[in-house]
Amino acid sequence: MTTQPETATLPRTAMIGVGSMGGAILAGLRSPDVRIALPITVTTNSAASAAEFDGASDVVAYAAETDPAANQTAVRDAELVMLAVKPWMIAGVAKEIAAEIAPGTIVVSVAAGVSCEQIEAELPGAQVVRAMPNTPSHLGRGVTGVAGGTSASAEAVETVRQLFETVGDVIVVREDQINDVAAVSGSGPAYLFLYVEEMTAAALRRGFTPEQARVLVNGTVSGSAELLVQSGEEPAQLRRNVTSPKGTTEQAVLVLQDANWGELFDRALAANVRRSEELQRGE
Ligand SMILES: NC(=O)C1=CN([C@@H]2O[C@H](COP(=O)(O)OP(=O)(O)OC[C@H]3O[C@@H](n4cnc5c(N)ncnc54)[C@H](OP(=O)(O)O)[C@@H]3O)[C@@H](O)[C@H]2O)C=CC1
Ligand SMILES: O=C(O)[C@@H]1CCC=N1
Repeated sequence: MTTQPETATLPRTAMIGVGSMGGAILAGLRSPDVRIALPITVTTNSAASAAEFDGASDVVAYAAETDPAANQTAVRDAELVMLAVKPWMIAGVAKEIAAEIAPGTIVVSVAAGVSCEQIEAELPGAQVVRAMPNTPSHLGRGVTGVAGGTSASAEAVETVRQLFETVGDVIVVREDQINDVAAVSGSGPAYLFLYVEEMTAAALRRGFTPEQARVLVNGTVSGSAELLVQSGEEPAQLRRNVTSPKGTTEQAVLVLQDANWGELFDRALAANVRRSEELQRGE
């Protein structure tokens, strides 16, 4: 996590939706190290989800299912509004809050496949920015791509960059790159978890108990990720360090490389981007 400079107090923020992704960002924003105007107002659909914030001094939660004005109430007087509901709900929520959005308010959407232009059409006067984060944001270890729409000033993009820096690394990109950010890092944790699932299943088939397989596989993934970060070495070098000539790893790596991972990853990322494009067309 990046420590913010003394001057960077984040503006009064409202979050519409605090599920897997919004909840991860909120967890980061609630860290004691983060300087943000309080309270953070949030909305959920269910009263049960909102009740998880009962007693919190830094977050006020409203539930849309029991309070039809929840979203309007939450965004009132907010300088930054984050939309973190499902893509097909973004336009409806934007329409719902439009009357409460003062000119110049920064509206940041984390939704896949919803363009700034589509949101700007519902919220004239707002400064619309897209962000594509990922769930390790929960631990302050996220990666986020940020892109401003034509309505957003450089200062607005900078504010959003600072907000996401509180939960990990940020790159500022063009909006036409956001689908690719989603394909690489937004969805990226799922690919890694799929690897963990498959490797665990393979370890079980080789006779380990579930607990043994968990220790072996989870420890290997987390230890290797930390080694990648801390050593500063290229991944190819770290792989070579494990792969003794004429040794055992070499044989497994040959089998894996035979499956043509380059082509497989190209196809997977292309499918991801295609789905973002379908979402943008409302499909
Ligand atoms: N999950 C991920 O890894 C990533 C997701 N995204 C994007 O984030 C967005 C949210 O996805 P995700 O977090 O996975 O979805 P979730 O289903 O986990 O969360 C959705 C949230 O929206 C709330 N909600 C539903 N309806 C309303 C409403 N009418 N008013 C206010 N809040 C409502 C839900 O409340 P309740 O809990 O009561 O149902 C919940 O808090 C999507 O647009 C997705 O594209 C982007 C990058 C990564
Ligand atoms: O699967 C999805 O649509 C979202 C966007 C990126 C990660 N999760």
